[in-house]
Amino acid sequence: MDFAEVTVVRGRKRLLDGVDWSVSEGERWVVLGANGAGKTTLMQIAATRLHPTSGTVSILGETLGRVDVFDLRPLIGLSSAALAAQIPAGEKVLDVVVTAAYGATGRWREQYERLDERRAFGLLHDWGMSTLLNRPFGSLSEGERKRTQIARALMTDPELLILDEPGAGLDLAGREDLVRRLADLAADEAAPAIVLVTHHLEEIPPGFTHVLMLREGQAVASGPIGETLNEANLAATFGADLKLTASNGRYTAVARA
Ligand SMILES: Nc1ncnc2c1ncn2[C@@H]1O[C@H](COP(=O)(O)OP(=O)(O)OP(=O)(O)O)[C@@H](O)[C@H]1O
Repeated sequence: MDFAEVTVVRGRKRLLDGVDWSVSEGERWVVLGANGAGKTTLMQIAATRLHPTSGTVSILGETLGRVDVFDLRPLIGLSSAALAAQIPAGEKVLDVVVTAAYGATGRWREQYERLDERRAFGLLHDWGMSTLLNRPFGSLSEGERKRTQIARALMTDPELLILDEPGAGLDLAGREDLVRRLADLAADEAAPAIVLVTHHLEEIPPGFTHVLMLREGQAVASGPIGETLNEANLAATFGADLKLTASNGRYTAVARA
């Protein structure tokens, strides 16, 4: 995936401002930035849900604007709050995942095969949801919802997986469970390229390889996580003096006293 000079303008505001960014096969990216930095806007473009005002975007070898996005979308798994909000509360967990095979939220009209059902079951099992297959999505805890959404995003066996704030609203144990599962996914060579958006360094799973840091629509820094995630770039990204700690592939940042 290649972004060149990507800009999104709404009214007088530049939601994204000349962003250059490349994600290659096998890479696991974290996108960091304060509220309003443009992370979700960037993910909407990567997921072919939004077109930039200017700049060029190529995703999986196809240039946005010159390709039918409906051909691309099955190759891109997306989990986001906006997508979750479209899932009917009464929809059963298994169906939430199975229907991803059709790029549709809601299973009306769609006939699906046993094969799809088996794949959805396997994914839900992998994500710790096998005892909740028949539960309505609306009755799940936040952690269960997030895991269901990730299983759904993986259903089409995508080449790119975009997780927009998968840790939002999780309690401490739930977050740690998710981080562990995402670390396992990151370590899986067969897994797609992954892009994970977060505000919190504690949510970065071990094994993630790169970081993009955004501020006010601009890329402050991007590159391999070991050298790019440093205190100078954190200060520039969040506008705060933060002390960074890295240990065993996990990160924390707190205000310097
Ligand atoms: N249609 C729009 N018109 C004007 N401004 C918009 C529009 N959509 C988003 N914005 C603004 O663009 C900025 C970037 O939004 P975006 O959701 O991409 O940020 P974010 O980094 O994902 O933020 P958060 O961490 O709070 O989710 C925000 O200030 C938002 O209010």
